[in-house]
Amino acid sequence: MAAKLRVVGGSPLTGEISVRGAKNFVSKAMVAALLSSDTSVLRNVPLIRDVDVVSDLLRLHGVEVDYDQEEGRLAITPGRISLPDDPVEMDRLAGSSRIPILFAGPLLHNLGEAFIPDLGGCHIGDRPVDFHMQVLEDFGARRVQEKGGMHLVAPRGLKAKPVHLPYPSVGATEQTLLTAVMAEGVTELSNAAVEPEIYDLIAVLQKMGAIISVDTDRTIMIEGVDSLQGYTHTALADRIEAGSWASAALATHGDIIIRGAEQQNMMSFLNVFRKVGGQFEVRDEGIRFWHPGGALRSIPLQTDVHPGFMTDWQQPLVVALTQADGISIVHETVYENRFGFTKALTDMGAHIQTYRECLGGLQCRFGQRSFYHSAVIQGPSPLHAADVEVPDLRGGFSYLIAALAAEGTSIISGIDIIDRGYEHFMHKLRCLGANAEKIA
Ligand SMILES: CC(=O)N[C@H]1[C@@H](OP(=O)(O)OP(=O)(O)OC[C@H]2O[C@@H](n3ccc(=O)[nH]c3=O)[C@H](O)[C@@H]2O)O[C@H](CO)[C@@H](O)[C@@H]1O
Ligand SMILES: C=C(OP(=O)(O)O)C(=O)O
Repeated sequence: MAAKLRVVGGSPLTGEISVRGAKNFVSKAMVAALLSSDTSVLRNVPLIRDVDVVSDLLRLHGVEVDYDQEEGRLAITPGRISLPDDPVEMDRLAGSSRIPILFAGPLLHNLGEAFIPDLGGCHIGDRPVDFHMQVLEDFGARRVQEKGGMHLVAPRGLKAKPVHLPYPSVGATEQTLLTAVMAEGVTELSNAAVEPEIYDLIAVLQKMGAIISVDTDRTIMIEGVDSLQGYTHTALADRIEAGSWASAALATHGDIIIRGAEQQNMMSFLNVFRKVGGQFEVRDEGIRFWHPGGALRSIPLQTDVHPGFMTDWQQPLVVALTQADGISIVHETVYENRFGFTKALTDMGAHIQTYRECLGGLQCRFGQRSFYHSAVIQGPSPLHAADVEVPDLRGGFSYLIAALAAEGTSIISGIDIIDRGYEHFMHKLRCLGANAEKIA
């Protein structure tokens, strides 16, 4: 039976916790290891479900994966890779994350074919993979849809082609990088995503022997090479996890030191945190976030690709905005359907109304369509306890924050989803003095 959490709210979160490597980088670096037959070593790897899923997927391809949880050290030895011959296990992994699509390039280079199981990830929009497929097909791959996934073949190898992304998609940028590094010729990728996790992936690929340069105008040049070697790398910190705990500090009137949090990759979050009235102090070992007392301020906010305010911070921060004085407007421009979680917050006493229109000035891709992608939040609203069901990863963490900020006892069901991106969150809750326990 799926685990539930009983949370007695109303007390500030105070204390110290640590964050390790970023979910949205570690899994990609694991895939990059497939590009060489040498052993690659990744450090600062968190114990989260997405790492388990990608490890299992690698093992199914004959790769040796050795994880020391305590140390956070992951050793990946591809040796001789092969297509999986365990359909039951492949079926189990289908629908568990979005990473399998990134296996395409490395497998096509290695084996001339790949089987990509159906993708999972959070249900926060349609999340098509048309940009990925365009790149793969332009480079010479052909696909056949099969039960449980798609089969790709590239009998004549992969050849570089110019790529222009219609939108700076993180996944499609990574797809292009992982495919172009060993393709024949030079790839010019324009309108690329430039998230810090992508820079870290480029750093890994460069250590492996790739030749990649990034211009300031979202253009990335990738010169294909014949072979790559293993890497040793320490993952950048999880800025989404850090921002989530920081939002929890704000919503609960708390004071949290997050060891490992990195200022450089959180600039836009820190600016917003300060505008809302939260305080932070950047230290050598991490960042301290706290609610200084008094009223929080409402703000207009728009999510965007990097260097904008990232969409994955939106859900946790919205809970803090329910406690701010006045009307906040949040315009979600990355995913068309990322406000479903606000319904439960409304049930807990928050005043949130969602709109189809692009509120806050800028027009986005979703403006002329029927997606409720703008939210108006009127605060401050005292939150009361409720029984809620986790809708997705960040939505789940938001419910946790709301329950911690609310008076009374809340029950949160479906908390297993939270393990996908938050390492040891139960332990961290205890470190911060939360009254929360898992129940059957
Ligand atoms: C595992 C991982 O790293 N997940 C992150 C990654 O997701 P992911 O890589 O899936 O997100 P993308 O940047 O690709 O998606 C951004 C937008 O582009 C659209 N799109 C994308 C690809 C495509 O082929 N066609 C298309 O239309 C999506 O539907 C979405 O509206 O970046 C997102 C944006 O920072 C984050 O929220 C996710 O946490
Ligand atoms: C949307 C997210 O992840 P994924 O792409 O893995 O669903 C997230 O981390 O918030």
